[in-house]
Amino acid sequence: MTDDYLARIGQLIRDARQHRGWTQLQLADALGTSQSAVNRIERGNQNISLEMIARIGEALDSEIVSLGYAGPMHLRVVGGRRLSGSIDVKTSKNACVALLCASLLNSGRTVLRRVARIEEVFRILEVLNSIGVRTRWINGGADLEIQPPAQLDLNGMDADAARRTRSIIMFLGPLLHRETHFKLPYAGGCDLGTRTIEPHMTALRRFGLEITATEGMYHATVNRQINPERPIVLTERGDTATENAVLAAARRDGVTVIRNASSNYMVQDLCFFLEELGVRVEGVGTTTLTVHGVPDIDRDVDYSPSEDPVEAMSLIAAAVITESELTIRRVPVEFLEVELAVLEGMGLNHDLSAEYPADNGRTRLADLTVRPSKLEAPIDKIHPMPFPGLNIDNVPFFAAIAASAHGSTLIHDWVYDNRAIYLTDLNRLGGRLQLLDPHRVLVEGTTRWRAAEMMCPPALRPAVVVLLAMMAAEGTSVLRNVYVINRGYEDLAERLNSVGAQIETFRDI
Ligand SMILES: CC(=O)N[C@H]1[C@@H](OP(=O)(O)OP(=O)(O)OC[C@H]2O[C@@H](n3ccc(=O)[nH]c3=O)[C@H](O)[C@@H]2O)O[C@H](CO)[C@@H](O)[C@@H]1O
Ligand SMILES: C=C(OP(=O)(O)O)C(=O)O
Repeated sequence: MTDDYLARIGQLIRDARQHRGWTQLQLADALGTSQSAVNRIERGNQNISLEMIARIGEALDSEIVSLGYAGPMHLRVVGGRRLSGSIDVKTSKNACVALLCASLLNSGRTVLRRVARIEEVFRILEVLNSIGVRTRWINGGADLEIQPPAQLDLNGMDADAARRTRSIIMFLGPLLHRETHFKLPYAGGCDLGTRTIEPHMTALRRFGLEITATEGMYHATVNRQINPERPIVLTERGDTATENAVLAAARRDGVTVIRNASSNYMVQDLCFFLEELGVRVEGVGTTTLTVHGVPDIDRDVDYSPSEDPVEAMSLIAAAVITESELTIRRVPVEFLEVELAVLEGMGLNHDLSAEYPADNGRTRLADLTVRPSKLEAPIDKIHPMPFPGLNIDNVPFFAAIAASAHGSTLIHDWVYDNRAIYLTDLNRLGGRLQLLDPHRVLVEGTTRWRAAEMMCPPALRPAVVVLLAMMAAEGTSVLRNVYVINRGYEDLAERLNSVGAQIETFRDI
């Protein structure tokens, strides 16, 4: 950009900001940057990316600088490059969204440290803001401060934002303590086939919640006379279903036992957070949780969610597929033990550092160095199980890793109706994946990836897997409409570029 162009954009931003009646500091807070950076941008003294222009446009709700939002975001990938150096794992999408919902339990001020700046979080923040919860990014945009109002404005809910996430169903647990009648839009999220809310209702009915679903809305009523006097037995060991049960139990005046509970990472982070709120939870990490609820919670708390095992797995896959030596720092190893054991069995050359605690003081982290390896297909099929099995969201990465290994690997994604089907998109890039039925894929390795231009599959992990294959393919590939990736990964392209990838974001203007 020429200086003149920068000055003109800076002037447009200043006009839009003043039109909104904001100070430079307010805009800086909304962007998670400093006032001096906003000042430089407005004076045309700072190079500014299309992404930043788009974010400013969104923050100021201004047509003038909303140029970058004229269309969906795409990625242009120059592949065949080796990665090197080290990259940090960010905090997890799934813990962050659960904690945002959990902040509704607290009348006090909640601060969540190093929250992932991802679309899924942004959607939940939009929903929270629309019902009157004050949120702001603090400490240069690193941390998030949340302060619920005395009375929520549930009728003001931003239904469009709510429908774009699935996590909105975790409002049910906290809301049933605040309201006796309320509405929530149907949960959205990735297109992975049928995902009902019945496993949630198995738990929540026991707290007197009833739901009828009409015209895209769940209509909820709460009978406060009903309480789970006997243990709740979940029919599925679902992550968000467990979280909803725990959220509902947190403000019940009494002890709630939840059996067949998920012990997965996001549930653990939620329980650790609740302990900060004064809610004692016994059995964290096991399948029986005993929650000692507290009817009123009014505390100023500060909590650091842990690192994302699925992002860590994505980065491991990135190194394997591009045959690179890469150090992945802050890997939550306790949630990747089966994955690492399988990879070791396939012949992955890697090193693990000594373990150290995450900022929540509880989760075990380590740094993992992955080196180019001659991988062999595993003898047995790859299939997920609730924790401590192989993580359900990590299965797609094994499809891409299997494509780099000698021999054939059977991947059995029994969990989701649609997800295995999207993995066959890898065939457009030179993969040899045969769909045996909607849940099973036979992957033939090794693979000579080739560049292609394609649409993003409408599911987060398969979409990232396609991106990784593009990074391994010689030549230039284009991946169109990557909202689904941004839903779960913060600045993935930029961060991969920092370790040697060449990925450019662009939009149709
Ligand atoms: C915000 C969040 O935390 N999302 C995660 C959470 O979604 P979430 O908890 O919403 O997952 P669902 O409740 O949709 O469960 C996922 C699928 O697994 C099936 N199922 C699950 C457990 C079980 O014991 N038996 C069973 O059959 C469900 O029927 C469903 O088809 O868990 C999923 C499965 O780990 C992950 O993919 C999501 O990233
Ligand atoms: C399926 C996933 O997430 P969600 O529950 O948000 O759709 C995922 O993280 O892969």
